[in-house]
Amino acid sequence: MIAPSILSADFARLGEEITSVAGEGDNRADWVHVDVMDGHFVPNLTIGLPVVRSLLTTSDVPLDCHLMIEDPDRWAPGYAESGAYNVTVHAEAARDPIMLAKNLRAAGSRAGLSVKPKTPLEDYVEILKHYDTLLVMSVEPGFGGQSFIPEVLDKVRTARRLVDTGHLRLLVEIDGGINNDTIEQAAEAGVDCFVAGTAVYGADDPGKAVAALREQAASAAGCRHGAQGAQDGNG
Ligand SMILES: O=C(CO)[C@H](O)[C@H](O)COP(=O)(O)O
Ligand SMILES: [Fe+2]
Repeated sequence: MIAPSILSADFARLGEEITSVAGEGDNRADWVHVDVMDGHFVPNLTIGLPVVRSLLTTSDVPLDCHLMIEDPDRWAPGYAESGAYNVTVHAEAARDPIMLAKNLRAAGSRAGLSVKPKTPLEDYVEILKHYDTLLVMSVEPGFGGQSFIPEVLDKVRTARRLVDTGHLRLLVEIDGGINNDTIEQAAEAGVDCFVAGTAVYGADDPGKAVAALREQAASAAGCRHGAQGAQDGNG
């Protein structure tokens, strides 16, 4: 799955920018990723709930809201109530992540938990049993256009193993520095959903960029399955 991040889009034309990846066929995004930043949890400020509510009316592509905010326990359920498909909060910011996941699901969205590059996954494995998505940050949250941090792929591999062995039931999502040079290693590590800002909205044709990234990820993931099959004696 490909989730273009509108952080790299033209903020004066957000509706059109979403529509450009909301067509039919291969050029259609699976989700559109919306980065909400409060200037406190991260040193940058973007948009909040009123803008997200408007964006929800611009297309039928599900919105994936990534909340880089303090006190998500208080603010995140409002995004779910408004119709966001997936609402992700930061593990480092949530006070009661299990209750928060329950509140998000009760309000009608999927619940996502994100970890910054230096946050270990081990501390959150039990909590992740209450979540639908794990968002592994592959840059320090706050800005688009940064370089991919390959070390976070160990967390992707661990999460993939936990899902494949039935210990967790969630989608593994990655965010930061995903482009045609980095998507294959992320796919091989076991990512299900790839957020890409600069690589999609920096391209001449965002829809074509979505299709190209998806194809690259699918063929790299195919190689991973092939290698796994051979290891299991099925290949
Ligand atoms: O959460 C984010 C930054 O905090 C963005 O989603 C992310 O950086 C996407 O942009 P790019 O693909 O350009 O790295
Ligand atoms: Fe993000």
